Amino acid sequence: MSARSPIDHGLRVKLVLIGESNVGKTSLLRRLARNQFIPNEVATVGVAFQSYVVHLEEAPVRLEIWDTAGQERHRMLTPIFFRNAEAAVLTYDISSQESFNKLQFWISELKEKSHPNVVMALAGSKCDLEVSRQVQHEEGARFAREHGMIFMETSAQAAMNVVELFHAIAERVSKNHQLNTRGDLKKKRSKSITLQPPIQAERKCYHL
Ligand SMILES: Nc1nc2c(ncn2[C@@H]2O[C@H](COP(=O)(O)OP(=O)(O)OP(=O)(O)O)[C@@H](O)[C@H]2O)c(=O)[nH]1
Repeated sequence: MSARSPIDHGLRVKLVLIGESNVGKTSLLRRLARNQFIPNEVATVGVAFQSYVVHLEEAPVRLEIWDTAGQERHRMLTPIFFRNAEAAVLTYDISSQESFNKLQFWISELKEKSHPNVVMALAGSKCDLEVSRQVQHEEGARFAREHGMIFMETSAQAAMNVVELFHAIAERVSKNHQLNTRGDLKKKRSKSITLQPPIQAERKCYHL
């Protein structure tokens, strides 16, 4: 089944978690899926998978979340998992300027391999570490604006903005899906016009 094919009722969406090692990707996912936080989370090797359902008013959205390894020695394979991803959470750590500086690299990798209309969100993680902050909120917000991303500062430790972030992604994907469905319908209708007698087709009366 493709990333955007409907499940029984609702959508099934492939989402990838991306970013440097130690920024807190696994912790975000653990907080989201199990409402837990482990102070010394072990580094991801390869990828881990977890699904999570967001119950929107219109229909449920099942996020199939792939947590990729940030460590350089474990990430040779990770771009393979970007394939056909319909959503992505790029994560940096607000207490690490270096993790923020690497975002451009991760965006390029993602855009090369994911779905063309991938919904991107930017998570400025560990926002409980205000005393060690190196990246200002406005810097994160500006980067997100420039790249059309959803933006939230999050804390897996303090359970801040974690559910909200994934909820916002599900809403945006769902909205895009609705727009595409309407677009497909329009295309279908205009196709039926091309099957009309030639005189109509010659007039190129395709706009409905
Ligand atoms: N203070 C604080 N620490 C956090 C938070 N999220 C994660 N950490 C800690 O940061 C470290 C790295 O977290 P991980 O979730 O393993 O990071 P990761 O991005 O998955 O790392 P890789 O698997 O190597 O890619 C762990 O010690 C976590 O406990 C947070 O919100 N606040």
